[in-house]
Amino acid sequence: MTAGSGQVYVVTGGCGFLGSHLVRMLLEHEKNISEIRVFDLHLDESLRSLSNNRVRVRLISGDISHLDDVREALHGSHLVIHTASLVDVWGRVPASKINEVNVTGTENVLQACKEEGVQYLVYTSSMEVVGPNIHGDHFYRGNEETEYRIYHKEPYPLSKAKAEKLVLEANGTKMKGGKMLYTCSLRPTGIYGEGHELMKKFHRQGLRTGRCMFRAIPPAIEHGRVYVGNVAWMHLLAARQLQIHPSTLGGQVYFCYDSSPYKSYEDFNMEFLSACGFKMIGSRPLVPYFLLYLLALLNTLLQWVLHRFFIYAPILNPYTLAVASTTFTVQTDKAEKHFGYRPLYAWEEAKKRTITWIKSLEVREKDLKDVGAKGNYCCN
Ligand SMILES: NC(=O)c1ccc[n+]([C@@H]2O[C@H](COP(=O)([O-])OP(=O)(O)OC[C@H]3O[C@@H](n4cnc5c(N)ncnc54)[C@H](O)[C@@H]3O)[C@@H](O)[C@H]2O)c1
Ligand SMILES: CC(C)[C@@H](O)CC[C@@H](C)[C@H]1CC[C@H]2[C@@H]3[C@H](O)C=C4C[C@@H](O)CC[C@]4(C)[C@H]3CC[C@]12C
Repeated sequence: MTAGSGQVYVVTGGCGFLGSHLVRMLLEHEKNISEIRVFDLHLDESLRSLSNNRVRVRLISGDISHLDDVREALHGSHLVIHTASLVDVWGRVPASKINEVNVTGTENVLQACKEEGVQYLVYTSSMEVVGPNIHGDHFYRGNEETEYRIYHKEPYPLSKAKAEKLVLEANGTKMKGGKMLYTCSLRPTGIYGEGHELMKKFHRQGLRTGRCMFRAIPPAIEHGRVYVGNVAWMHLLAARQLQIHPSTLGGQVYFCYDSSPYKSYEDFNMEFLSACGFKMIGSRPLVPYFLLYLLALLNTLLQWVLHRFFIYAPILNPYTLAVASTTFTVQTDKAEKHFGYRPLYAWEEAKKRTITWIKSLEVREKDLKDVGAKGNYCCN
């Protein structure tokens, strides 16, 4: 296939953790495309060099909350994978901003699809549109049909739930020229893998405490995790099959899953960190839950007191503690049944890739330290 004869895909948020893996996945495994438009507020120029003689990677700087930017990016495209989102459960950005990006941004993508005649939209939703709720109701190896007391108060899960509802309601919308808009929504659980910002934070924290991690959550609390490469693979397959079987996938939601083991959030992270010399202190939480909750409340108070001077957004707050302390795991094969999804990466491969990446962080940290030390020496 010569460049230019294939389809044009748009990946919103394509420079992000998931988005950048998705761009690479499309380049490697999707033969029907000639251009990938990477639409993002913060461009990663390194993606531009991924272009090859078959597929052009075109970086487009824009704000998803500005309809004109989105309309321009979608003009002439065939399909959109919409991953752009403000992922914040730490109070880094105001609720209004989260809503503007995650909900209004999604409205803009839908509006631009209808105006530009883009027929296919795959939305990156989240497990959080379901839960866990802050009442501590466990979701134990549930699936897309499992009944659950959904209760959202926090801006992020609220925004993802609203956006997903808009996407699903838009499925079947008639467009100009008699074309129809087809949409589906993918719900990853906690994504891990190369480039995961939160893992970087845990790693840095652990380095500061002599590679010791201190258990805060009971090991019996399972938290669903899925490898970023498999999430990207599922998006690619959903995009491909939505075009072939729109009546099957249109208007459907799919949890993203693979063979990653069911473990507590902390023990799962230790699958990688222990290979880098880290150890978990405590076979059960080192402090009682009420003390953790008081600490979380203190963090919220400090965030409020300091917000005029700088953004204080520690990992632990009442919401993240509630989420971490509530089992949320999925067990489903809906994506396999509907569009033949099977994980591209087995657990051992996903684990190996993630460990290799974390070890590369250590090399980088050491190099930075060495440069710092030399720098200090030169300045003396
Ligand atoms: N990370 C997870 O564990 C996880 C789990 C479930 C679902 N998700 C979903 O996956 C998607 C990607 O998440 P991620 O972890 O890669 O986050 P990320 O922050 O790494 O990527 C999000 C991207 O969106 C871009 N973006 C933000 N605001 C924008 C705006 N106004 N206009 C254009 N682009 C904008 C960012 O620059 C970034 O590149 C999100 O929709 C998120 O809700 C993530
Ligand atoms: C400090 C300890 C209590 C530590 O164990 C806290 C972990 C906590 C920060 C994470 C536990 C579960 C995570 C969330 C989950 O993986 C799913 C998510 C959905 C996704 O769309 C966005 C990220 C997140 C909300 C994720 C955030 C970190 C946790 C709350």
